[in-house]
Amino acid sequence: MAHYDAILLSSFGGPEGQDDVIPFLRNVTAGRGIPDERLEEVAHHYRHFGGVSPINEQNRQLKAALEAELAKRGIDLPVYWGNRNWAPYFGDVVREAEQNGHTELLGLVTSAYTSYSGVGQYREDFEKATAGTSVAIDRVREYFDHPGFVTPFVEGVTDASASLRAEGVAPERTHILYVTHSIPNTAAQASGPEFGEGGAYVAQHLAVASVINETAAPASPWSLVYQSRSGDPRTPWLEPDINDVIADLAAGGLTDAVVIVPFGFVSDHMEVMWDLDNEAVETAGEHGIKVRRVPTPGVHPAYVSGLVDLVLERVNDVPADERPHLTALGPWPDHARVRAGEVVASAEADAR
Ligand SMILES: CC1=C(CCC(=O)O)c2cc3nc(cc4[nH]c(cc5[nH]c(cc1n2)c(C)c5CCC(=O)O)c(CCC(=O)O)c4C)C(CCC(=O)O)=C3C
Ligand SMILES: [Fe+2]
Repeated sequence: MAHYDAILLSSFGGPEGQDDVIPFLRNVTAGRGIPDERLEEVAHHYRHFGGVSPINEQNRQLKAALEAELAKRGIDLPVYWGNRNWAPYFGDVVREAEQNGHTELLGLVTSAYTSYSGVGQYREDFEKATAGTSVAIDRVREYFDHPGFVTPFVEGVTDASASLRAEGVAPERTHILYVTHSIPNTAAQASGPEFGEGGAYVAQHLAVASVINETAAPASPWSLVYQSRSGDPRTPWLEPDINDVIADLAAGGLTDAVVIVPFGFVSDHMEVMWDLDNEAVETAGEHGIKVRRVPTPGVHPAYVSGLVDLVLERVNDVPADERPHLTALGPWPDHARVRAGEVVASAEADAR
C-alpha cells in the first residue's frame, strides 16, 4: 500500500477576465518563442469570450465531482487544485498543503496522453513547486486508454452518428474526425521514438481512435487530424489540420457529414470552443457538410469514477496486469516521484 495524504488535481489554468489575458499568455509562452502575431491572435480568442477561459470553472466542477465520488466510496483524501499558468498556482497550493500537514500528494493531471506538454512540463512544475518544501508529488499514469476517459467519447460518437442517421445521412457517408492538439514533429518523436513515426503521442491517439470507432461507428470511415498549431510556421508540426481535411472530404464527394471528436482534451475549454466550435464548424458549413461536435469528458460520471479508480490503483499498488486499459499500448507505466524539488525515483517513461 502506498500512502498519500491528498490528491493534487493538476491543470493548465486560464484567464478569468480581460486583464488576465496577456499575463496568462506570457506565463504560457515564457521563453518558448511564440511569435507576437500568434499571441495577439490567441488573445483575440479569449477576448471574444470576455477574457474568460472556461477551463478554471471546469476544474472547480471536476474537483467538486471528485470530492463527491471519493466521499461516496468512503475514501478520505482531500483534493487540492493547482495550475501551471494561472492561479491557483502549484507553488502556492503545495505550500498550503504542507501547512495543512499534507506532504504526500498524488497528482491527477488533466492530460491523457504522453507529450512534453502533458508529462515532462508537469514534472518540471512539480519540481519547482516542491523545492524548499517537504512535499512529494506522484502522478497517475497517462489514462488515454482507460475506460473512464474513453467511455464518454464512445457515447458521444454513438449519439452523434444516430442523430445524423435520423436526418438521413448514411454511416458510410459520415466521416469521424478524431482531433487532437498538434505538436512539433520533434516533440512527437521525443514522446517515445520506439513507437515509430510520431512517437508515443501519435501511437496512443491512433490506438484510442481505432477503439472508439470500432465500438461506436464501425461503418464510418475515420481519420486522426490536428488542431491549434502554433509556433514558427517553418517548424514542422503534426498534420493534417482539421480544416484542410474537412475541405478535402467535401471535394472528394463521399462525405455528407463529419463528427468532430476532440479526444485530445478532457474538457470543453478554449481550444475546443474556438478552434472547433467556431472555426472547424464554420469550415464544414462553408462546404455544405453537416457537423456534430462530440463533448469532452468534463464531469461525466464514467470519467470522474475512472479518475478515482486511477487513484486507488496507486494507493493499492495494483500490478500492471490488473490495470484497466482498452488498447494494446496500455496500461501506461507510472512515473517517477518528485520530492522537494528532486526526481527521486527514475522510471523509463520519465525521459518524456
Ligand atoms: C499537447 C497540448 C495540449 C493537450 C494536453 C494538455 O492539456 O496539457 C495542450 C492543452 C492546452 N493548451 C492551452 C492553451 C495554450 N497552448 C499554447 C501553446 C501550445 N500548446 C501546445 C500543446 C498542447 N496544449 C504546444 C506544443 C504549444 C506551443 C508551444 C508551447 O507554448 O509550449 C498557448 C500559447 C499560444 C498558442 O500558441 O496557441 C495557449 C494559450 C490550454 C488552455 C485552454 C483554455 O484556456 O481554455 C490547454 C488545455
Ligand atoms: Fe496548448
